[in-house]
Amino acid sequence: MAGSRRELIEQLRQTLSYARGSARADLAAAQAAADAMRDEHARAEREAQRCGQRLLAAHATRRGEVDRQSLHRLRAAADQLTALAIEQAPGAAGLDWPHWAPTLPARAQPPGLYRIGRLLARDVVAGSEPPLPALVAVLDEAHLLIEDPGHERAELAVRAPAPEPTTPVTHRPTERVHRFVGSLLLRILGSTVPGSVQLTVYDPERLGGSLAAFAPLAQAGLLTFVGPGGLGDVLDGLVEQVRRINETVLAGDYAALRELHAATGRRPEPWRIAVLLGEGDGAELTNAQQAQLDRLVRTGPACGVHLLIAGIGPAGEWCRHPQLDRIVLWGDRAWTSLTGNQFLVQLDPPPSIELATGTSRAIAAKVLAGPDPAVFADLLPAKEWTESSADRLAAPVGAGPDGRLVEVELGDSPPHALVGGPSGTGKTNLLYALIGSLAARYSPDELALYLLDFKEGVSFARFAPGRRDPSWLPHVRLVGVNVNTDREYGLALLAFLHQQLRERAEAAKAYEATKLAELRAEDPAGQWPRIVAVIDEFQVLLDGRDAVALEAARLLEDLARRGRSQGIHLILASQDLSGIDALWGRASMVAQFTLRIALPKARRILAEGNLAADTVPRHHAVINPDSGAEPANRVAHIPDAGRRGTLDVLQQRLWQRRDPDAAPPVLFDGGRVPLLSEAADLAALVPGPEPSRTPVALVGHTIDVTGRSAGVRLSRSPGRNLAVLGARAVEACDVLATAAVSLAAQYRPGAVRFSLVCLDDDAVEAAKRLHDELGAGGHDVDWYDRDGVCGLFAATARALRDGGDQPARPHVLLAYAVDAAATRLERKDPATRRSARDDLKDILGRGPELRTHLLGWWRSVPRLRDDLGGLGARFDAFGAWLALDVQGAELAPLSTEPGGPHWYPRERRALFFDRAVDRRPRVVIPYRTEEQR
Ligand SMILES: Nc1ncnc2c1ncn2[C@@H]1O[C@H](COP(=O)(O)OP(=O)(O)OP(=O)(O)O)[C@@H](O)[C@H]1O
Repeated sequence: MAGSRRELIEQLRQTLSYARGSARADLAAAQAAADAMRDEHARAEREAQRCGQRLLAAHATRRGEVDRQSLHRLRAAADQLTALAIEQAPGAAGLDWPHWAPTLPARAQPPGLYRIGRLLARDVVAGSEPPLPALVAVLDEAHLLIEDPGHERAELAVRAPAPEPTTPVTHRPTERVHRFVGSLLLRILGSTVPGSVQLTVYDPERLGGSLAAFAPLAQAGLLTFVGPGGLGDVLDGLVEQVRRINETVLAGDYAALRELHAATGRRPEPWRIAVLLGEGDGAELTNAQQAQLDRLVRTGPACGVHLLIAGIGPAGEWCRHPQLDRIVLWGDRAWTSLTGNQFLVQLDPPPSIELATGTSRAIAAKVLAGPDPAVFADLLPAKEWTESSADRLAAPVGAGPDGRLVEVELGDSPPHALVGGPSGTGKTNLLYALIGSLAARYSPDELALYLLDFKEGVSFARFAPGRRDPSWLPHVRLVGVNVNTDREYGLALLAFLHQQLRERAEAAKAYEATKLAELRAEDPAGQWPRIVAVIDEFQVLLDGRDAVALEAARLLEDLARRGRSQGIHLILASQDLSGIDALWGRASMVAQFTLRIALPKARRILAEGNLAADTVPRHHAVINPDSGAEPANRVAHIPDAGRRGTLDVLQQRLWQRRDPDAAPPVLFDGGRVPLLSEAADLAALVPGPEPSRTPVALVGHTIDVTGRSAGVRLSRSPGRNLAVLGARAVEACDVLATAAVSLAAQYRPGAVRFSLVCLDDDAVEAAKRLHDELGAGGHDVDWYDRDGVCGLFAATARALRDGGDQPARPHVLLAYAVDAAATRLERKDPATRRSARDDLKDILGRGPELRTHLLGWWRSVPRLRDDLGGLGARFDAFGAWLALDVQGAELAPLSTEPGGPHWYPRERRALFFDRAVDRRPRVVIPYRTEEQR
């Protein structure tokens, strides 16, 4: 038993010992875990601390960044605002006084704002805010009510709550108010065109003493001081101005002068500023004056009438009008109703008295001296090619005595213009100014110009591409210069315009339109620009009683009557219109030319009794859209538009803008002989398929608006020969060379045979040159002289007889001075009893059907007649002829007109007639061919 107890105890001890050991181990483990936890905790704490510091650092960095960014943004915004503010108050409206000088606004630029100081934001630490200019609006915008409650200390103003914009108190204007008004007036006067601002100062207290610096303006009528008791008159006078401007200037078309200015670029009325400095007793205004003041506050700015008010009372309804801005001064700071409670204004120090006096003096002197003469740039619009010509064309040509632009208008009324002025008075210059002014406003889709100058000189040539200047005015479709002897060219232009008139009338009929604006509206895809034809020295065209003059007058009359509704306008200019019977004799035509432009000393262009042209100074013109009736006179100074850097620069600019497919104008220069090598019609000739092709022999340049060549078609019909008539050898040789060279261009070498026969020593050189040129081109060409002529004719006639009806290879006989061999040609061959003349007649008669054509030169018509059979001979063998120095009457036998065509020979001009196509002969210019070789 005892043993089992001992065992039991032993067991228990062991168990206890085991348990103790186990507990100790657990304890140790727990302590180790606790230590580890503590370490972990300590580490976590340290980490947390580090994180916190990092976070703080990151936060600080980020915040710094944000601060920097917002400061940057703030500065950028402030810079933008400053730039905007400078833009709004440009030049003298915003410059600091130390750097201040008057500046002129750009033409048509509306008035901006005026700097009075800089803005102080209330909740920004003083000094850290960017210096934004504080601006106020006056002209075309607002009136100002200026108060000075009398607080002297600026700090007070910064700390004090902003004054509430309640009904203002009427304070007697202090020195500060006067200085403020003076500064503002100087900015306004210095940034507007001299004379465009008129001041009225009502200052019963100091009688204008404090604004005495502006007194020089009074000499120029720009300043009026009004004495005590004058307030009512001032208000009544301004109310009357507003009424007049509304009624007669704005006239229901515009709501305000500002609008009119924006739409037309004109500012027909000055700004009127009334400075009303009251006595501050609050009892100055009667009820009637209150009512007038109320009217002016409401309606003044639209009419350019503005009030700067201080110390006028009692304060009534007018004080609360939104067009009246309030400015309350404290020391050197101010509160304004524009900037509100968030900002105060640190006022600029006032300018020196000398600056104000000097500026006023300069403005007065400028106004008394009159406006600057207009310059060409003044005629140009702000944006080129933006106007529509659907209803009319309108463009300024100069500036009136008041400096405002004077416009010329063409449309339904007035439709056409007469321009007159003796030589040297500036007619050409006026036309340049008008053309430039129109071309800058209207694109070539809106305006097409046809320019013709009958006098010697090249005045309109500048509008076409030239050797030195390849540019042209894109509106110009045709330029004719030196047309003095080529009246036919003028006629051709009128005929062309007449054709345009017909086309437009037909289109208008199809669309049931009665005028151009309607046609354009109905046919928006159509090309219907207004057409303006300018004809300088047009009287040349109407000179005499010949067919050209009669036809020209008929076409002019029709164009003048019907052109108005089809958008075709004529501008006719002349040195002296007084003696143009063909014009004045047609009352209905003259009546259409209601726009009259008279240069100094122009006669008869204005209505009888209207003597303005006699007194208008040099470089001026009287523009009169009412047929010259005196009340419609407008005198304009015309800028120099011919000088370098004016019209030429505009032309370059517009040329760069032209449609790349636009063709240059057709140029006709009557003073220049065209070269065959430059003829487009020659360049277009190429060898054609044989034998179907009918070749054409060119003979000269037509005096026509197309600028094409005239030619004879050498078909296989009777009479397809050409006779060149007259004694001028050089021109005759040129005509034959032109014909030969152009024919040669239509054949491959060998496909045609040329036979040259030259019987005049003077022509040998030219004929030889042609012979060599044809030969050099690979063509078959033979040379015959006096001894060979009969043989050639005989052989050719024989070939025609023997060849049957089948045409052989084309054969062109070029016969120079055929008549020089008269005796030889006459001589009959005893064997055959035929003469060379008989052979010649055979060639002329049968040749064309068998493709043998004779292009021959006879030095007179009787000699040709002799060769054709003498007296009574028929000229049918020559279906085409070209006459050089041959009088019209001598051409009677060749002409369809009884007594012959009306033609007086002139140098380098020929009368050409092709029975197959012409109704009557046309004038051509024989090409110069010498440069050919
Ligand atoms: N408004 C102007 N301003 C400055 N110069 C001008 C003005 N008008 C004309 N002139 C100059 O006067 C001269 C004559 O002008 P212009 O050629 O226009 O006269 P015109 O009447 O056409 O004379 P003409 O009929 O003899 O050609 C030119 O040298 C021209 O530059």
